[in-house]
Amino acid sequence: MSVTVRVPAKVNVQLAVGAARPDGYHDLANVFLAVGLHDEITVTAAEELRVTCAGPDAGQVPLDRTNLAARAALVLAERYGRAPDVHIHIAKDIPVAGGMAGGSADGAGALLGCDALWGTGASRGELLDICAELGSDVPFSLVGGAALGTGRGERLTELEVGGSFHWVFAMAARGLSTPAVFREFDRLAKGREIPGPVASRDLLDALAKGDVDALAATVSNDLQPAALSLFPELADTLAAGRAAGALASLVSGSGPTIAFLAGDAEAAEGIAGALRASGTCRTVRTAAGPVPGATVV
Ligand SMILES: C[C@](O)(CO)[C@H](O)COP(=O)(O)OP(=O)(O)OC[C@H]1O[C@@H](n2ccc(N)nc2=O)[C@H](O)[C@@H]1O
Ligand SMILES: Nc1ncnc2c1ncn2[C@@H]1O[C@H](COP(=O)(O)OP(=O)(O)OP(=O)(O)O)[C@@H](O)[C@H]1O
Repeated sequence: MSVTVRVPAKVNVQLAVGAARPDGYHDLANVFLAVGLHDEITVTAAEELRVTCAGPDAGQVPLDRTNLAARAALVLAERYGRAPDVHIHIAKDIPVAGGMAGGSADGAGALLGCDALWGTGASRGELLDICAELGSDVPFSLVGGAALGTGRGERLTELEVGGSFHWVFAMAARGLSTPAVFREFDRLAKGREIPGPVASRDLLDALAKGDVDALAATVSNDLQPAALSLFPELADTLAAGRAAGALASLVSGSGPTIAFLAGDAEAAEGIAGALRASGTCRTVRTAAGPVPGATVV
């Protein structure tokens, strides 16, 4: 028997970052939006735990027990006192190390898939606790839609969204390590007072109304200067998207994927075409959001 789970990527429409905490994490006001780029995770009963991956970026995905999908199976099996003997196949469409929570999506998908395959009867709250243990972005991959993440980003408040937003994503030729970007944030912040992170009221209103111009005026990412400092060529991609008529442009999460907000689906295709022609990125994709979180298909 197999279970397949579809899990979306995310873009952070606001990422407000506080000072480094004693545990090394940073408090965040993290406004997540799930967008229509998906990984599909299929779990099948097997002789032993095994991970396979297919897709353009598959070569960069670890297939050992460090894979977040494998870790999800191991944590759930441990909790329910059973063997984690499952074959996890990841059909990967979310860019790897792109700041779009690809690994987190696989963790949430494998967790939901194994839970269904094994019939553990775990509550939604229990699954969310395991997600938070796996990584700060993993609970959102399970929940999807739009949500405000506080704490290190794992404590979620779901948000109402009054419409669909159209995005263009420009993927870079290499990845960025999330811890390295947070470290660069700390280095750039040295000697400065870092205020506590707060979600923007105007941005939450823009989401609730489905007002794309108001959203464009309020998106922000405190990690952007750090990502640009480690990857200066991203400035060319940002400029190319702006020149092509994007309403807003920002680094997605810890980068290096750049997210461009478009007025509608047609405008998104136009911006995507101009970005492809610009030669400033590896691949370009369009996607709309919000979309649902991890779903058994
Ligand atoms: C940049 C974002 O993607 C925005 O959504 C997330 O904050 C990162 O979430 P993630 O990849 O699930 O990150 P985790 O696996 O929890 O943490 C990886 C590393 O990122 C840094 N990290 C992450 C989250 C956070 N609130 N503060 C941090 O400083 C820490 O160095 C941590 O060791
Ligand atoms: N299932 C997985 N898919 C992709 N990468 C994984 C997976 N499990 C572990 N990894 C490791 O995690 C690293 C980060 O990959 P990922 O694609 O999750 O980055 P990301 O999208 O930038 O994450 P985030 O946006 O949550 O910070 C990879 O370089 C890889 O070594």
